[in-house]
Amino acid sequence: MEKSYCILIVDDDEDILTSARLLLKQHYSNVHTASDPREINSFLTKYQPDLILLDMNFQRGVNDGREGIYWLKHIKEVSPETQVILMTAYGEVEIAVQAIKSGAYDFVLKPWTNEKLLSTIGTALKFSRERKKVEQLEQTKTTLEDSIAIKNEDFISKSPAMQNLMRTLEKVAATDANILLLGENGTGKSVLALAAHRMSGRNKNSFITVDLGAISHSLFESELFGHKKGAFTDAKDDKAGRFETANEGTLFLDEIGNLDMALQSKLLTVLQNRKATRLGENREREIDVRLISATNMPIHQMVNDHQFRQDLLYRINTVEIQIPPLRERQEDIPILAVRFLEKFCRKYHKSNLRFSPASMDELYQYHWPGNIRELEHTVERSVILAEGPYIEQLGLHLNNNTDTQPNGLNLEEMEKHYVLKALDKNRGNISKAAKDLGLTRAALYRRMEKHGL
Ligand SMILES: Nc1ncnc2c1ncn2[C@@H]1O[C@H](COP(=O)(O)OP(=O)(O)OP(=O)(O)O)[C@@H](O)[C@H]1O
Repeated sequence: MEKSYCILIVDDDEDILTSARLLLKQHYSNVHTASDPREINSFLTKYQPDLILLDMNFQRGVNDGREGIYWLKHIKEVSPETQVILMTAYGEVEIAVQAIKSGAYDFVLKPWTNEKLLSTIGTALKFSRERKKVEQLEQTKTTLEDSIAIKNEDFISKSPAMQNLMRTLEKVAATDANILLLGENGTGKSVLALAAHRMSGRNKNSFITVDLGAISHSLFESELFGHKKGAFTDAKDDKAGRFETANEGTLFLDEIGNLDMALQSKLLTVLQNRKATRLGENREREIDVRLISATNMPIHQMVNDHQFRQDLLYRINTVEIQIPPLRERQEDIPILAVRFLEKFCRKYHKSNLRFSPASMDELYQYHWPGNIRELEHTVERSVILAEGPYIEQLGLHLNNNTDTQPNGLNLEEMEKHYVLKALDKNRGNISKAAKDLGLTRAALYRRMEKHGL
């Protein structure tokens, strides 16, 4: 029995409804009937039928098929994925042809033979399944292209703190529990989220990222839940939201602490109902995603300050993992530094570069407000500038005293100085540092990039 399909039969003749239902019930467990076509809408919303078997005429004495065509067009408009098979009487060939042009999959003549009806329904459902697969693949492809920004690096760690953390992550990854990753910027939250997905039973399906810190208020719903063509001015095509694209996979909600209260409520509703509605549509779609969220914000403090909803926090933090900053796991510094050295030597065609003992000391003593990302940029810059076989100096602010004023009035240096100072004051929290500096997060990222921070 094909349990997963849902079929609706619409006919005003109770005998036809009964005989079709009895026949189809033997093959499909989810069969519904309606004697009035005006019920179609509520069925579409409630059950999202894969197929509708639709009569052409409902009013007594009328047999021009216009009603059938009207409802067919309506169904295709509201739910394009639903296949429609029309039931026509002998001699209504012209109407049947018109119906196919209007989007019906096929038609069957009344009275039908059971074999003919079953085989027409069977091929329509197969066609619909294949089409859905293709559509989902196409939409996944577009969304995946956005997610590829996360690098595929193996997670390197040696410190006991990270080894413990990885053991926990491995255990949790195997379940469907939602994970909240907490840690300063650049500690590796995105890398860990991807690692958790890879270690999970969902790893054959998509890993989809949403940067909630970068998504505008107006695009939030369309990005997360999708939209129907024409739902707003720029909605040129139907688009699946990230929740849908991540179906049966993992959805990574990065920077969740940046979500304002209104959007937190919208997200919570979807998580509670496990259903999402595309903008411009009125039917809900089931969602089956494993949620991994991350933030560098003090989320529990934010709950106390009424800036983050406690009920949303409970939804996302079934397991909470705190990633220690790099300065608290110094054992990781040399292996990461060497890995980055090898990577950038390859990239910039420099061979046999090594850290001098003095530069190794620098690496240990520095307090790394930008964590691993900063270490990576520091090593890259040093490789570019290195002239001999050794990296002699990394140019880090070793005494960690960002209050030291830059020499002279060089604007670039002053900018770097204040960026560092803001990062230091806010313990690497980009959002807060950006706020202190009067910049957007994106603008601060650009400046950090420019100064190799
Ligand atoms: N253990 C690791 N091994 C190798 N590379 C790592 C490791 N952890 C992080 N990285 C690298 O460090 C950089 C920062 O990592 P990532 O983007 O995951 O940090 P994050 O905590 O998500 O940062 P943000 O909060 O700014 O988004 C990336 O380039 C990533 O590849």
